[in-house]
Amino acid sequence: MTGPRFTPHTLRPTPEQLAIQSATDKYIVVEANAGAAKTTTLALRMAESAAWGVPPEKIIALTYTEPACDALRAALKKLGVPYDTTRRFRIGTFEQFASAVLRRVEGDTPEHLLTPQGLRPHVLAALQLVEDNANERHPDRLMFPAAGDALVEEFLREAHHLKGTMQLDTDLEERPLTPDTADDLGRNYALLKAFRVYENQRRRGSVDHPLFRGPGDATYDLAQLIWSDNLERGAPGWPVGIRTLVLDEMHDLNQSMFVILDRILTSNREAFFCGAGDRDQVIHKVAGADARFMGDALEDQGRRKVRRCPLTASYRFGSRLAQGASRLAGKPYASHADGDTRVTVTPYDGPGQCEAHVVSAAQAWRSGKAHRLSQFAVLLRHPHQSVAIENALLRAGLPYVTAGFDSYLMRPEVLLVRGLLAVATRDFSSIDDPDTRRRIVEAFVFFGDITITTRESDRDEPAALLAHAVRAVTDDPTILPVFFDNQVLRNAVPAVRQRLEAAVAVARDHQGDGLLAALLAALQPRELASRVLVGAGPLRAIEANLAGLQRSAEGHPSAAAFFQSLNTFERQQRERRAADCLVLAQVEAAKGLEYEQVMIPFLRQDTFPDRDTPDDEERNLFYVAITRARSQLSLLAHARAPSRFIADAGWKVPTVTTAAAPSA
Ligand SMILES: Nc1ncnc2c1ncn2[C@@H]1O[C@H](COP(=O)(O)OP(=O)(O)OP(=O)(O)O)[C@@H](O)[C@H]1O
Repeated sequence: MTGPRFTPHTLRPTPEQLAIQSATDKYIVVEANAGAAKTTTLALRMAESAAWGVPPEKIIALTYTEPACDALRAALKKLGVPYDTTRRFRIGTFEQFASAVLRRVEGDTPEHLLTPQGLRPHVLAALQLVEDNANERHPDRLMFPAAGDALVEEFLREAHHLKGTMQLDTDLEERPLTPDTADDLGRNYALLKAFRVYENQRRRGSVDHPLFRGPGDATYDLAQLIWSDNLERGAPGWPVGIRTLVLDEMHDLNQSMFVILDRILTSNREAFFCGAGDRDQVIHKVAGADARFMGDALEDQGRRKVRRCPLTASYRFGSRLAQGASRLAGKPYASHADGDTRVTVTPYDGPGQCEAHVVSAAQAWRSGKAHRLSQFAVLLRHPHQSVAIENALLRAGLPYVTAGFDSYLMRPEVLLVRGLLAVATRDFSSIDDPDTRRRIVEAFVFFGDITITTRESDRDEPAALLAHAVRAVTDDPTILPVFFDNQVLRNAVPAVRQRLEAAVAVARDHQGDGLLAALLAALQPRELASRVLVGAGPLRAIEANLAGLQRSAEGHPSAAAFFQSLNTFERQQRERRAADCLVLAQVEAAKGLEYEQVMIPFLRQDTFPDRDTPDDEERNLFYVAITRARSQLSLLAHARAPSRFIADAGWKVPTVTTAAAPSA
């Protein structure tokens, strides 16, 4: 390629961008700050390649997450690349790429188990097999680091990391697994044993056609096939004749992804590669993300000559925000944005204040000339924080969409409570969306930990019986009470049955205030959930969601009134979704995206940074969050215990508790 052929409609590429757009080097890595036009420049490179006549199908773009794919499509649109061309580019995550290849290689698709709950029985079986192994050579070293659900959670975390790093495939390739080798890897011997057994069960002893796949497993399985030399050259589904390969969010590459990337490059010698990343945006270390894949790993001991191209300044936000990001990340940060970005820090000190700030800021934003609500994003560290915000938005009539999590009205524990209210008021029909009714029935089955039975149940698979029962109640909501009595209560163990019955009795008989507190006291959702959920994090989230629901129940005179108001909220939320909506997102889901105004509420020292996550990852997450803003960044900080990241960015929390104060 020489000299650019593609000219964008809406922006003028800088010399740095033009250099990357039309570079003739085979391998290019762009390492730049957030908002410094990495995605835009990769889009330019794709457009340039297409302008030279490369068929779009021969241009691949890979990313780590789906939001990053969306960001790339948005950048292509912004540059004026025709939709028909963008549609034909092969844009996807590594997991999507790997799934597509494996589907062709294997000829079918194994079951996908995407939640820890779904994986739990397989983990428990593997742990049991390790414990029961009479031939274990080192029984004295078989010590698991936890017990019960905490162990399942620990196992899944370890497995996620082992698959991302491929440590057992690379470091232990030639060595047996012993306590000494486990020590060398800095890992728990018993967990490594369990991982081997679990994988063996999952794979059914072969390299392909596994029993099931969990999150990230397609990437791992394809990487293993390649690593063990079991993927034939020219295998069906493998991309050939690729001319351009771009890679966004390169900082999130792990070993599995790198093995796949490496194979694409070695099997497509004609391909020009351009990757872009920012070391301060690594937020997936738990999956083995390692910025070294942007560096020497790609260079492959000098075999690949990699040109490193700079993009030095942010175009997204102005100098105030750039200064804060610079202090936070400890690196220089210039801005070339047209306007400056306002940064405000507003203190809050009590319940209800954050959500009130969000509502008044969103209303003010909406009333501004030419302001679209979809350009206003509220970014959350934890999904449970959405309960209070959603209630406030719904009351204020402000439409919103969620990203990275479901609306709280649709979370399983809230659906369980809604189902109990429906049983108590004998009014399931007021939930007019069949999909919600289906999810409520599934929540009964899930939290009740029951298996559906029928008189002829021997003949049918449990999954088929469940699907049939769910469909029956969804289609005819009047039969919910019968289903509840004959299936849920009858098949639940006594302790669960008693709690469910007691909760329905409270919902039926309670008068006046305190309905939900009394219902939850009878239901004991923590005990109920700990039978079926994995890990302390999800249990804490359930409690927080239900505490939020409890607050929203206040002031309703009866269970029926509260039930109706939840149904109305859901209806309103659905109807308004077609309109221009505010975005309520988890930070991870906003990565790679940008909004005119970004508001980050609940900035408390024990909440963001989260106590249970390594500090550097929390810092990177905060960096990702603040760098999504274009014209306005609004931070809502706890007045007495603000997140220390605010001070780290050089911003002050005003001592006044009511008014917003500009800072920086
Ligand atoms: N030459 C340019 N002139 C003006 N604006 C530009 C230019 N190049 C990019 N931009 C704009 O700068 C903003 C940030 O660009 P982009 O999203 O590509 O950054 P990024 O580095 O990928 O961000 P992140 O690190 O968050 O993924 C976008 O609004 C983009 O349209």
